[in-house]
Amino acid sequence: MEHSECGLACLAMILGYYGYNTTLPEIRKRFGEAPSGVNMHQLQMMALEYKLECKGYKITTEQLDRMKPPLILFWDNNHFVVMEKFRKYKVSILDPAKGRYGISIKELGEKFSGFVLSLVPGDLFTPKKRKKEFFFILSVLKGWKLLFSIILVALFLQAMGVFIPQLTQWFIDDVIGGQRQNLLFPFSIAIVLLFLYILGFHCLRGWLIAKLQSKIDTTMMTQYIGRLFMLPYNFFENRKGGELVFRANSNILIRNVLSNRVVSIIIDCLSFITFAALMLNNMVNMGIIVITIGIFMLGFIFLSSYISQRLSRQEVSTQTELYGFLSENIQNITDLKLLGAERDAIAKWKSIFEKQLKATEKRNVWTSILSSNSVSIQLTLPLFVLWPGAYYVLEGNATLGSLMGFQALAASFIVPIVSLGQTYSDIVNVRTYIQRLQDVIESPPEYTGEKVPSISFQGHVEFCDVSFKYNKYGNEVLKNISLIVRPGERLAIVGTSGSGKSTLAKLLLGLYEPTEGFIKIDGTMLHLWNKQELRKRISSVVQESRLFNSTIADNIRMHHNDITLDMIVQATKQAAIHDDIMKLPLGYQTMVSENGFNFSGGQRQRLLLARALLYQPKILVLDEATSSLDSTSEHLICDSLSHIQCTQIIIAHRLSTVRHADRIVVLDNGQIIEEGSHRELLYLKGQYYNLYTLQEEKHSFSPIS
Ligand SMILES: Nc1ncnc2c1ncn2[C@@H]1O[C@H](COP(=O)(O)OP(=O)(O)OP(=O)(O)O)[C@@H](O)[C@H]1O
Repeated sequence: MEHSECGLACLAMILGYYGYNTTLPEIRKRFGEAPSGVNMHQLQMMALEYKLECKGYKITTEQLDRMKPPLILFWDNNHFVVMEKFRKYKVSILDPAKGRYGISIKELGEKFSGFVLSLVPGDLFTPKKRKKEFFFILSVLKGWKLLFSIILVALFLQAMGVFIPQLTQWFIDDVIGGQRQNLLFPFSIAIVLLFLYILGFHCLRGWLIAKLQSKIDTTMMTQYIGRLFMLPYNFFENRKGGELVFRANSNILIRNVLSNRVVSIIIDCLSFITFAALMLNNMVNMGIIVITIGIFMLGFIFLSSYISQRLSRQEVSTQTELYGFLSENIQNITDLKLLGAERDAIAKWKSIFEKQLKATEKRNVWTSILSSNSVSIQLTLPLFVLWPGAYYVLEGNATLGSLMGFQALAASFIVPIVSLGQTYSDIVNVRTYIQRLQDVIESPPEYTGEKVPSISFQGHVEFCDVSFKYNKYGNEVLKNISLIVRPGERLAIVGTSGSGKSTLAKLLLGLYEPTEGFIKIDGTMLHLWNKQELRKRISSVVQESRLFNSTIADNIRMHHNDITLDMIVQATKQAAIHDDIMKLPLGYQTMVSENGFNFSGGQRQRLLLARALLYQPKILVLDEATSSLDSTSEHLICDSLSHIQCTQIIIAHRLSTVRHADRIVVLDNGQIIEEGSHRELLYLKGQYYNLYTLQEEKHSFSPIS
């Protein structure tokens, strides 16, 4: 769950409460991503689509107890939570960021921001069952043969658990009781053989589990990474990179639990039944007592899992927050330093870290209470059995050997119960991690059509009455854009900040789909093209383009190993960066640091431009790609671009970059308001003229060339 998605998460919780189980990916798919969050009105509109009846109120904290929960509350003026219960002194809150917790009425008064949304099922509301984590577990546990072998080996080991009590009984009653000293030596040999048997099977089990873990890892990570990179662009806009890496790392925890625990569930259930039957067979009444204690223990563990899950969710949520904070701040270290905010960042990190430590400590204390409880019962139960058992022996209803045998059986019977409890609590803990992987794995991949550009690909672009909103209930960022760019034409797009230029470019690049209207490339609807193949013919440098921590050559070839150095050099010459590279001691093998921090802003832009020119594209989209260049470099690049035969769409604030374009389009508030050549637009004396004269005053260059 992202910071901006608390409203959607609350909606999902309310829907779940009324039996309509859904996930955030499903809600996002239906309504679009909401990077800036949603407001109450938008939440209301969404809820209506699920046939919930909604009413919004502005009320005081005291009035809240007259309303029927669950309710969505506006929280701290920046967040949404669900109020689950309102009791006399305590209120139960479901917070998408922190999980479930209770607060006092006074705290509620401090946090509640006065607006509440009541959502109840309408007549047409229909519940929906949810695909559980269980299916995910099944999908990653693909090594059935391996799993079966592990279970078999575990059964062989378990057999010893049955055999040892029988051996103990026989030894006490027949060897010691029968004074048969001659059996002592064969008995010691049997113990050595038993030791080798257990050792051998344990090693085999360890080896098989390691193999199963690798298999689970491969399946899970292939699913996760395979889907992650195929997700649409807007998925990443809404998430922190560090958080996605943290999710990927949780595979270690998940595979450990799955590989060890899933196998032990089967063994433990079998052991539970076997030992229960053996105990009842040996001493019925005593057996009933021990089985009842065992069932109570299990019940306690299952009931307490509710607390375990809440604590685990809180821990994961704080861990994720910490990861996200760290990775974001390291990435933005320049701004942090320039703003002198290092100490504040450390203080913020410390407060999140302390929150995480507290959450981890709480979960650890709870886990240790549970395990102490199990261990104490496990240790004292055999002694407890001696007490009623002594009556049986003293009254002559049982032999000492059978009591000792029963005691060993009781001790063995408790082991699978403790293990089942541990398995349950591990699976409950790991569910939180699984849900975060599912968020990625279940998100629909970026849609791509079939059509592959042929050699005759021209680069003809057509926007047909295109409108676009970032989310269903947001404002239109582009309105009824109709525009044709002919093959080989150089079209410039200018306009004030926020007028929609970058959005227009991203629509053309297929990063977003138009909300209305359509885009055609070479006469074919954009969505019918195979996106990966099409992007080999459309190159771009957008504002988000970055360099990687790799050599210059690798940064330009970007994982395409078939690209030769000659091809790279040709592109760098066109981008006017070849000479700069040749001045470096390691030339094309020079390492570029993350985000290209060891190069100047202008050099970075030229390297990115070289990357875009490498494939000799048929369409080139440049969004502020030359904004950091000095006028000499800019002139060189403009000259170079004018010799490249392809459709060019150039977005720039600096009008000197675009004045030689074949046509200039002026965008304002998402609409095309002016269109023509530089000269035509100046004579028009409209917005372009205003922008141009403003820049002219700044740089004092002549308005008409
Ligand atoms: N990912 C996004 N989610 C929601 N709204 C967005 C998103 N990206 C941009 N917007 C909004 O869309 C509008 C147009 O933004 P866009 O980046 O296309 O403008 P622009 O003309 O390229 O601006 P600039 O010249 O400053 O780069 C702005 O109001 C902006 O706030």
